[in-house]
Amino acid sequence: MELKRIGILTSGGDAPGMNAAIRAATRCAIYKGLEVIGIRRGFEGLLEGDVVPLTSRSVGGIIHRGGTILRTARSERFKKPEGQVEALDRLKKLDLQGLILIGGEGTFKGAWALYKKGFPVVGIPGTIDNDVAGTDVTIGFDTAVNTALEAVRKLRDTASSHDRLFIVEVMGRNSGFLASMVALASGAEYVLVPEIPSDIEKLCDKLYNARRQGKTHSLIVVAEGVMSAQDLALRLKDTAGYEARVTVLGHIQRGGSPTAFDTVLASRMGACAVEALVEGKSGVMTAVQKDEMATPPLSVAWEEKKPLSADLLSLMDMLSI
Ligand SMILES: Nc1ncnc2c1ncn2[C@@H]1O[C@H](COP(=O)(O)OP(=O)(O)OP(=O)(O)O)[C@@H](O)[C@H]1O
Ligand SMILES: O=P(O)(O)OC[C@H]1O[C@](O)(CO)[C@@H](O)[C@@H]1O
Ligand SMILES: [Mg+2]
Repeated sequence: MELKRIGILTSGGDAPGMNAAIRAATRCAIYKGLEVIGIRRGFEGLLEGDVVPLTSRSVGGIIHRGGTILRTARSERFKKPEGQVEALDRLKKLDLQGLILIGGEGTFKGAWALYKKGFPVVGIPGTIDNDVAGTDVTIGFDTAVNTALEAVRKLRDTASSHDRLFIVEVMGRNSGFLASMVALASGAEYVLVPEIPSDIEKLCDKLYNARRQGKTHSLIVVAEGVMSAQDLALRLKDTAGYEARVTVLGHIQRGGSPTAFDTVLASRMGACAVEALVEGKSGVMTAVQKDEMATPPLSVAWEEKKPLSADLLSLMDMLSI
């Protein structure tokens, strides 16, 4: 089937830099003589045929904007085999010969289902969680780290003025990339991540030793998937009588303009996705591996587990004495 018209959609949680990726993919496709259709609200919009033509001009003025102009959704309907057959039918009715999907590992599982049915797909990893194996980094992660860091630095100001203990809850249901990077960058005393069993006794010992060594304030970063900051505060109170102030950063971490890093990453990945489709590749994702672009199979995203950097965690531990 000759490649003439491609679709682009964004799915799962939004991530800063998705718009820059939409822009890059659209313009690269047009440069290569292809027509581009935007599909709104991820797989939900695909099922409904909710589409908009994308042109060089319509993707102007979005390179710096957070969120996604195509909007996004989590679709239960698409997870069912009947939904996937319906989606395939819709892609054919729309006269598309290729689809670029920007999202996390859930979105990639959905893309894989279409690929298995013979439809050409390429995934672009866009999620603040950075939990996609196969790529060193995902679009939106760097911006989310910087957004959370800015907030934690403000908390540090007031924590130090009042000699207080603060607990900051960051996003990450199943992954601690955001939590560990924010903890290292903010100089936190302790980080709790879903990948490592939590040891509240050890945490209390560390806080106790820090006080004995003259520290007057402390910061703990906890990923939401471990426990809520409020529950952690109760555990610390019960275990060692510590009083902590609690902050939940929440969805603020998903918003805002992409950093330069994310904007460049998204531009590279958008163009790479179109090139992959033009070269006849399918069932692959765009990736950065040691700063080189690569196109590993989508299935790497769930068949392999991306490890947290043990070096970064031990560095944080060493520097927080
Ligand atoms: N196993 C699956 N099979 C088919 N489709 C799936 C599967 N898992 C997820 N999807 C589809 O992908 C959508 C997005 O997945 P999910 O909500 O896990 O977000 P994500 O892409 O991982 O992004 P993020 O984690 O950043 O929010 C789901 O709502 C669903 O429609
Ligand atoms: O906005 P929702 O659908 O509640 O999803 C929240 C989840 O999405 C993420 O922000 C990833 O997009 C996770 O870190 C978080 O657990
Ligand atoms: Mg995900």
